[in-house]
Amino acid sequence: MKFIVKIFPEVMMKSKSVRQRFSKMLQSSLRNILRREDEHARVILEWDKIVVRTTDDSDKNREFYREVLKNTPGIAHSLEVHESTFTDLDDIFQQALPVYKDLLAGKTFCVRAKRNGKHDFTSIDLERYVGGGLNQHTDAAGVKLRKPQETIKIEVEHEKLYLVTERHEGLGGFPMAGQEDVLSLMSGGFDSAVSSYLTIKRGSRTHFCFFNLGGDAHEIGVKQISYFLWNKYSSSHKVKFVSVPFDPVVAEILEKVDNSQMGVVLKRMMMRAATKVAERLGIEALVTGEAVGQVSSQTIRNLSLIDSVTDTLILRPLIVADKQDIIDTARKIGTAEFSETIPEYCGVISNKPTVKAVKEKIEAEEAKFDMSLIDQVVMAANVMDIRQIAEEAQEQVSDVEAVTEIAANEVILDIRSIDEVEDSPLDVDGLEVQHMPFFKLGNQFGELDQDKTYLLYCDRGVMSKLQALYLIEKGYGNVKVYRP
Ligand SMILES: Nc1ncnc2c1ncn2[C@@H]1O[C@H](COP(=O)(O)OP(=O)(O)OP(=O)(O)O)[C@@H](O)[C@H]1O
Repeated sequence: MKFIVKIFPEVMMKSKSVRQRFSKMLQSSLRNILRREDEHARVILEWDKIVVRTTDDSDKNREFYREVLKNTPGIAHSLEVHESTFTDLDDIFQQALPVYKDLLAGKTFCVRAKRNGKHDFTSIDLERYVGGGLNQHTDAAGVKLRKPQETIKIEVEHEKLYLVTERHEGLGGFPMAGQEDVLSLMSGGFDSAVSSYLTIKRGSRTHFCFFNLGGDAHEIGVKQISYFLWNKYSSSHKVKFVSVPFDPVVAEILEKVDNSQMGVVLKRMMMRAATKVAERLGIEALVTGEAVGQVSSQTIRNLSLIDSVTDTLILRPLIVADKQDIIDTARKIGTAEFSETIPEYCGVISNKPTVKAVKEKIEAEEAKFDMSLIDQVVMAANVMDIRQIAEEAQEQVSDVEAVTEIAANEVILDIRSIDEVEDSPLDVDGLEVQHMPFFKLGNQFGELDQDKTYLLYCDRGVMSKLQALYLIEKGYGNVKVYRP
């Protein structure tokens, strides 16, 4: 199995040394991720592309490679190729026919060939011969050189023949660690998840900082979404997840600060604490999901007052984005379902929040605030390697590993999304498997028969553990995890 990975054009436009450095970063990111699952993965850097190969041709492995190549930053697109040897032009046509027959039915097409090495035909001969043959022997609607519906790509390299079978669009952006590290402030909402995705895509190793306002259930929710983002888009590099116990700060604000000023003051306190966390980790920029005008604390005046408490750069990737566009992106990248399950945990929602905070007034309110609390909560912060999220969940939830261990009153509950279930249904030796996608558990788990114990199932066992923790936290004792 072979994939040709085209590096994002913005990387290719850089000077030779930067281009080489970024290309090597992409090569090593891909190697890191692919080798974790497939020891046969080979990732070879050529000047304008990366060639990825493996000897494990199973469907499962092919799907894994496709997912990695679609979700790793720095890739423009990747081509999946069918690799073989050939004897002459007719042999190439005979091999191409079964590969493209179904694809061409009813469509206009053209053949584009690239050739390298000594052959007794040119690439134009190849295009004509194979194009003519496919036109005659398939149900194609004809050859069309300009704007055809399908372009068949064939490469001949010495004695090797490569038939491109599929093209997968990549994320674009820069390879991971191509830019400096950032600390993303994660509330679990739509905005902070999308802004974190954008900094990941741009090549910044994105660490997560969470201010806990809503107890353990809030923390589990934010851990799930952070872990999901890291695992899907940046798992080539280790990052930190920092959880700061922010309830003492909220309590102090509620007690000392005028109601209308609380929103802006809370955000200023978050920026002060985040600055200290970033300093501790040697990170030079913060990231938030703020967008002009979205809520009262996000007017230009208020954002500017929030900015002024720190010298650390605050990146706001969504600053002029519309809410609907943000939600659409969240859906596309897979974070929307998580964000929907996380309630707004804000302990300081004002009745009449100010949209035009006045510096002097804010400072007068903050003068009543015990600033040593910021140092205290930062000191008390829990800084963990994001991979520990999976390990920690493992320790707190009991596993059921084999069908033989399943008791009579236990039911397997498949919590994968509908698409995943349709692609690979879970079939367990005659046992009943119920399905409830993870994003419905929060609201609908209580509607299930509570005399039964539910064994949550997902592909890798991480989400099922975190969801089990979440349900246990909500007071359900009848939850375990099924890991066949
Ligand atoms: N509890 C929190 N922990 C960490 N960061 C937070 C927290 N609450 C808010 N933030 C940061 O502040 C930004 C603005 O939050 P706010 O709640 O005002 O707006 P929002 O539009 O609801 O954002 P989001 O959709 O990300 O929750 C968030 O995008 C996030 O970066």
